[in-house]
Amino acid sequence: MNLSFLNRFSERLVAPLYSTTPIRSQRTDDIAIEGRNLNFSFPTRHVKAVSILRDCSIRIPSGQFWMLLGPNGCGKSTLLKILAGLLKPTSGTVYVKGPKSFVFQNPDHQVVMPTVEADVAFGLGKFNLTCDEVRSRVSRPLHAVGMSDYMQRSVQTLSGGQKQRVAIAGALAEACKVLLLDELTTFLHESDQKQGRTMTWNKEEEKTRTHSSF
Ligand SMILES: Nc1ncnc2c1ncn2[C@@H]1O[C@H](COP(=O)(O)OP(=O)(O)OP(=O)(O)O)[C@@H](O)[C@H]1O
Repeated sequence: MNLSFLNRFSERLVAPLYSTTPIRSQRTDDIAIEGRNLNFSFPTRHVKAVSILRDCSIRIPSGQFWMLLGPNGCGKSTLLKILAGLLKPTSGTVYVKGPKSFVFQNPDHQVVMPTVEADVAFGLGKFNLTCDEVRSRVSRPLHAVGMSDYMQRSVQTLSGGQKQRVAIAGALAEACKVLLLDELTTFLHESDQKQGRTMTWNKEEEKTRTHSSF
């Protein structure tokens, strides 16, 4: 994979709209993602292995929004899945700051519970939270992705873009430090992609700050 495809969005796109504090300055040693000399191949019926990633290295500091661009089949999803821990590289090392969340290209692979509210709450089962805490952890990300009015809706009745928003809300509810989004452009409308809303959780203030908008 040619990493010249890797572009960082301009700071302007991730400037906070509602943040009460300025974006903290970036320390070069505060790394969110680091992959070194990653190789990945798939075994096939005809040849022993087809190489997808060859000696691929990537380093992304915390607090930034990056996009992987490249032609179909060049290995973007494969690299994301390796970073998410869903695939094991054939060789190389990976570090991703946790907790991390991954949103699949197809939200049908991720949105599994009967209602929107239950789906966003699904990942919170691993935390020891009270009912009130769960309610609050569910409602804030749903508000951030513009889906507050759909809490009781059956997920089967949602459009592809709405399901994608619910999947993103579920990832945000888990207060992830790194959010890996595969093909955010598949279902979301162009204007929604451009105004992507990201949320950060401030443990000390017990507050969610919203940066830009979905
Ligand atoms: N399970 C698999 N077995 C064999 N080959 C696979 C498998 N999954 C992906 N590939 C191949 O690996 C290559 C990279 O796939 P990947 O999904 O990472 O590409 P991509 O850059 O995300 O493509 P797109 O932009 O079309 O989503 C492709 O040639 C694909 O056919």
